[in-house]
Amino acid sequence: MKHYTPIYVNTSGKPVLVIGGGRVAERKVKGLLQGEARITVVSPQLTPALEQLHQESRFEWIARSYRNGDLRGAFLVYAATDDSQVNTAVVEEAEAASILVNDAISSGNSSFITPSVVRRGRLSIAISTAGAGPAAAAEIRALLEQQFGDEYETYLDFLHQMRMEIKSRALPPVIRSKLLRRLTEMDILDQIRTGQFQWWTAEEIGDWISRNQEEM
Ligand SMILES: C[C@@]1(CC(=O)O)c2cc3[nH]c(cc4nc(cc5[nH]c(cc(n2)[C@H]1CCC(=O)O)[C@@](C)(CC(=O)O)[C@@H]5CCC(=O)O)C(CC(=O)O)=C4CCC(=O)O)c(CCC(=O)O)c3CC(=O)O
Ligand SMILES: NC(=O)C1=CN([C@@H]2O[C@H](COP(=O)(O)OP(=O)(O)OC[C@H]3O[C@@H](n4cnc5c(N)ncnc54)[C@H](O)[C@@H]3O)[C@@H](O)[C@H]2O)C=CC1
Repeated sequence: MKHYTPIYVNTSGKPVLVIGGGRVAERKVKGLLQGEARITVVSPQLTPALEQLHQESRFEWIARSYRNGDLRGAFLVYAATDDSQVNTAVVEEAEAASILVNDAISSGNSSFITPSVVRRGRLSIAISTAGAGPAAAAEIRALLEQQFGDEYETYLDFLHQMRMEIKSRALPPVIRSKLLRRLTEMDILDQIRTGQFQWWTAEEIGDWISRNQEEM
């Protein structure tokens, strides 16, 4: 059985190339836009949704078929045409240049695969079946979306704010990690769910840190 190594790649501002402009390319582009990638699509045609996004200047479009050399300077590449020979040529060029590449037709050819993703602000849960059942990955995503609702967006923003505050203070590492752990033991999620949550003021955050520090 093949095992993949999951990683979250920082694509912000990075040049990412998508070859093909169909339904599959559209899904990859939408995911990449969330990752703030600098996207170029090479394809003679685009789906209506991609055309719309292109009109909004969300990506650059090279309106022709793929040519050898198109990958120059790319950080990541997606081969998403409906022609397996073209995708294979893209994979070969990518591998020669040591660029990570995704082949939408053949997972065996790809150096990485695209997971299904639940997004709640700073929280993202990625699901992969190692290519065995992409539709099952989507089904599991739908289940997780029910379990992890919008409250997680606020919750993660709160944790982020507290983490920044705690890290900005010159605390001994042991105390710092205990404080960070204690944060997740609080009933913040329930407060958000029941509409009782209120953002803490700088003073309240300071008080909480001092109080908990004393107890340690
Ligand atoms: C290996 C991988 C490579 C990659 O694309 O990265 C791959 C490959 C292939 N997909 C195929 C088919 C379908 N894929 C989907 C949907 C998704 N496919 C995605 C990922 C992946 N698909 C990677 C593995 C992910 C994993 O590990 O599980 C998702 C999760 C993410 C995304 O694409 O953004 C997204 C769901 C997003 C969501 O809704 O959450 C649907 C359903 C639909 O379209 O509605 C179908 C039709 C039903 C079916 O066939 O199952 C085929 C056969 C093509 C053919 O027979 O012609 C291949 C080729 C092959 O089997 O190798
Ligand atoms: N990985 C995945 O998630 C999935 C993969 N697939 C596979 O992916 C393939 C593509 O699926 P769709 O996007 O639905 O097909 P599609 O027919 O909607 O789109 C194909 C796109 O590729 C472009 N194209 C064709 N030749 C090209 C070339 N030489 N250079 C650049 N662009 C070129 C076309 O202009 C079109 O925009 C399917 O044939 C299927 O085997 C299908 C479903 C899901």
